[in-house]
Amino acid sequence: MSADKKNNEVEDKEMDQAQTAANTEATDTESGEEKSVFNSGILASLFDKATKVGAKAKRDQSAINPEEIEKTVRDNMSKPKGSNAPHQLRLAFLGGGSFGTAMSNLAARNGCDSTLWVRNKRTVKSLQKNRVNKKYLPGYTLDERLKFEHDLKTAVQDKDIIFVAVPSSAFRETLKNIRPYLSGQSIVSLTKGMEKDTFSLMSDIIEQELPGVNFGVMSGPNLAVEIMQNMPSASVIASDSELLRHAVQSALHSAFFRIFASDDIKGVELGGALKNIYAISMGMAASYNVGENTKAMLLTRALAEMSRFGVASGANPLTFLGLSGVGDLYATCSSELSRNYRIGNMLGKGLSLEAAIKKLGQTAEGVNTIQQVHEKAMKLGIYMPITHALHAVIFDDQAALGVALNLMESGFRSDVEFVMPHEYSNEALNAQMTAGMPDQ
Ligand SMILES: NC(=O)C1=CN([C@@H]2O[C@H](COP(=O)(O)OP(=O)(O)OC[C@H]3O[C@@H](n4cnc5c(N)ncnc54)[C@H](OP(=O)(O)O)[C@@H]3O)[C@@H](O)[C@H]2O)C=CC1
Ligand SMILES: O=C(CO)COP(=O)(O)O
Repeated sequence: MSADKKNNEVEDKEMDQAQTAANTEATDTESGEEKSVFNSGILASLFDKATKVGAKAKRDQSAINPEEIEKTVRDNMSKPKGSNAPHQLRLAFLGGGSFGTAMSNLAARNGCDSTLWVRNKRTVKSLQKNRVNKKYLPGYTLDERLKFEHDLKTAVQDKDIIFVAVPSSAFRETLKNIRPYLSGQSIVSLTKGMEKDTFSLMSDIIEQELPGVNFGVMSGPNLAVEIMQNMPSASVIASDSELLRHAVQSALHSAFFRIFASDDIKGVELGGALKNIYAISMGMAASYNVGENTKAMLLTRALAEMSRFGVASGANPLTFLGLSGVGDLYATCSSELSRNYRIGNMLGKGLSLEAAIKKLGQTAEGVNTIQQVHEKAMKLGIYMPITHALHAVIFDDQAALGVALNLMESGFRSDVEFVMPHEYSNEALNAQMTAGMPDQ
């Protein structure tokens, strides 16, 4: 027997076994033997089956039907879960924008007791009536189990975890407002930014406003619209509390969403905040129709800046190789779904910053983050040429092309400075850079 034929037979046998296993598990659930989505492996089997069918489909093109598989998975998720389901977890999501809505919907679909708090009473009424967030996620029907609330006390009291998904400019105020109603709830920040003028990250604000409260931050490549479209995605929960990390994983983990864990809170948070700067620069670069080499250079040098800044802030540079670093940088730097990318693109096409922000009509954290990081990097002597260049274009009215060409002339550098350190200190380079002098 030829090696190819033998391989095909083994493959076919494995497929049949996988199919039988999947069928058996599906039957178990249908017959009322309750199993949670996490423990039963039904979804895993379905995906496994899909993959195996996909392999076979190379020989039988008609075998795979992605829509059918997605429907089966979705139907499974909508079934009431058994006693192992995370529906015991009571969750509040603060902020009715696209991300708070997408995450609260995911949790509701997962069987959690999920409540979305929205500040505008009329919006809450509209959400209750239409089950669509018309302003931020038009066209997506929200799960019937998701609750909407306008009263902050009702939203947060008696909950296990409060997820905060308001813009960074409203984060401190929101924590102050919930403080009277806290009695043991954990807090998880979904916000990706820095507070204007104080340079506080959201974890800093939580520690300042709610000392002693158990908390975490969640960040990753999570374009809200793609999550609503059931596109497989992943994120990172970072916390010192193993219990909280696990609770967030159980609450949000699903067939389409995986949550990985980290204990590097600053690193995960900085990944989410800093990548917004480079999404703006990539959007701008795209408006000049730059090539793939240029995009790749921009992305990797952005990563170098991010990890340099991270180390100076007490983060582990390796964290930037994970989902909240490279992952989110890639997603936001390559998609028009990113609001920061869109702002950069509009600026590159000649719109003023005010006009671009107005046209966007949603949160683009990167605009404030550029200012914060530019200032902080200058003060601390952290070499961040892309950030300084972008600041010069957006806030000092310098011509983008000239600034970009200057960047190309900024001397001989080593690639990964954690592998081969630079000859010159970053502090010295930064001083030269900000004084407008070439560093060679
Ligand atoms: N969208 C995404 O794909 C992702 C976003 N994030 C992060 O999540 C955070 C929120 O972003 P996102 O949901 O996209 O923002 P949006 O721009 O979609 O919505 C902002 C929401 O916050 C509300 N809001 C604004 N100010 C306040 C306030 N003072 N008190 C209470 N609510 C307020 C707005 O209410 P109103 O409509 O009444 O103004 C609106 O509901 C940002 O930091 C963002 O970086 C993180 C991951 C993905
Ligand atoms: O953080 C995001 C995706 O991970 C969303 O990016 P924008 O805020 O640029 O839309």
